[in-house]
Amino acid sequence: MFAGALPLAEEYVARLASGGVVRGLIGPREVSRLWERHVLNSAAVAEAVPEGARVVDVGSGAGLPGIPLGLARPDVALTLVEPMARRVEFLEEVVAALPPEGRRRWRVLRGRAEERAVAAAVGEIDVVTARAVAPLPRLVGWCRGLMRPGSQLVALVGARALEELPGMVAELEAAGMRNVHPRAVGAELGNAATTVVVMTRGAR
Ligand SMILES: C[S@@+](CC[C@H](N)C(=O)[O-])C[C@H]1O[C@@H](n2cnc3c(N)ncnc32)[C@H](O)[C@@H]1O
Repeated sequence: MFAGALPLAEEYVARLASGGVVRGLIGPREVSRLWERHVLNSAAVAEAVPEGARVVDVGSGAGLPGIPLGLARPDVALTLVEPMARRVEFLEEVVAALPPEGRRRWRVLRGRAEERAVAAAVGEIDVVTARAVAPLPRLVGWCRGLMRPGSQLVALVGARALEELPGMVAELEAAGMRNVHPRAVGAELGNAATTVVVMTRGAR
């Protein structure tokens, strides 16, 4: 999955298990399942992201799914958006520790997805990713201003949100989204395989 970036992914896991836990960004009980439940589960999103995409990861927290996605996909540019100062500090440290030659495709922005200043700083993007940030209708309301017609939202959601998806489609469409559908990703990742909800911003 990570090919040549595997050592960087391992370094990231080590950071999550040490500083991430000490700073309260990751629960201590998560340490034994960081790879499968967090890092591989996040990297599975890569399959739903087009070649060369400009991606903004909204509510990145400690960097999920944005960091694993960007490590697995050296062709994409990643902007990590997060409002909480200590999470932003952690994300900046992770990015600063990446090899200098690849660092230009990474950005960390402090702010909320729905803020105009954040949309202006993010610029034109192709894909929004988000994991465990908010229920889909709220997430779409926050992220719409970041998306142009044709931009996609790829959301990692829990089993319950997937069950509730059919009942939410009309609301998501009324909010300007099109082609709302679940997509299974990461079949080759065993237990880390997951389902994302994908949708495209319509013309208005
Ligand atoms: C439950 S955490 C999930 C973090 C990470 N995505 C993960 O899967 O581990 C939700 C994150 O969304 C951030 N958040 C909340 N409201 C937000 C908003 N309006 N815009 C961007 N991020 C937001 C929070 O600060 C928090 O870091």
